[in-house]
Amino acid sequence: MIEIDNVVAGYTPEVDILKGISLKVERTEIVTLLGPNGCGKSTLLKTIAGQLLPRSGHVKVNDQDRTQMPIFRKIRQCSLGFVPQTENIFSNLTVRENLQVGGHYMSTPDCNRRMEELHALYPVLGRKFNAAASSLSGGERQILALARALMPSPEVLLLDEPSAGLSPKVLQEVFDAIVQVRDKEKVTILMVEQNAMEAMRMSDRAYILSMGTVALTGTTQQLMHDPQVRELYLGGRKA
Ligand SMILES: Nc1ncnc2c1ncn2[C@@H]1O[C@H](COP(=O)(O)OP(=O)(O)OP(=O)(O)O)[C@@H](O)[C@H]1O
Repeated sequence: MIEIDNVVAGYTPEVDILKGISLKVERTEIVTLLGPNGCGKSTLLKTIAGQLLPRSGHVKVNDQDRTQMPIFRKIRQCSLGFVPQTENIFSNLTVRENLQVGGHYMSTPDCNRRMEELHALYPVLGRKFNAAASSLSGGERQILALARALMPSPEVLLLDEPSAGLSPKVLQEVFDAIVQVRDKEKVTILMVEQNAMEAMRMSDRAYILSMGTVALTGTTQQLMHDPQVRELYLGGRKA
């Protein structure tokens, strides 16, 4: 579970990028953050992950106040996984080595067991276990990035644009992989997406941000059928 209360954050002392954002993601929900370029979606994920510490407000993960906990402690202590938008795999390592990096706090037997579980969840990883990550397709790379974050079995996962640069068919495969991990491993997921309609279809709820604040929120069914949302954020597309 993630709970954000009135969070203000920014990169320089003069400018607030997040201007008092509150949101909640219940256990095992998939919630998507949408909104125009530069409205603060990635900044919000970084603030929850602890890469950027808030100036004020509260960040709770699994009912514990973790507002001032930096990312390296949060990943280890709070059962939280974070897949950033870029540089989310090590291209010069193999698939196996990438997964081992994700499991570097684990004992070798636990790490090996977890890699086998993830092969069962995502067979492509088993098939390409000893291949260089640089040889993977765009969709396979995103699945590897997801699996790397899943190595320590986090309860909460933050995903920044998992479909970036993917074709519609591959995008659907990556979204299916995300739904699968929620269904099979009961992970709570907060995700930033640009492919708004496709992301809404696989999410339970969404928050639409505008200039560092929450402009709209609701179930994806409500939002997809709202004429104003369709016009402003979904390019006029039908649900
Ligand atoms: N490291 C940084 N240092 C300074 N400003 C930054 C930094 N990262 C982002 N910003 C600024 O913060 C604002 C919000 O950026 P952010 O990446 O959170 O937006 P976004 O909604 O995720 O956009 P996009 O959809 O384009 O990825 C932008 O004005 C951006 O220029």
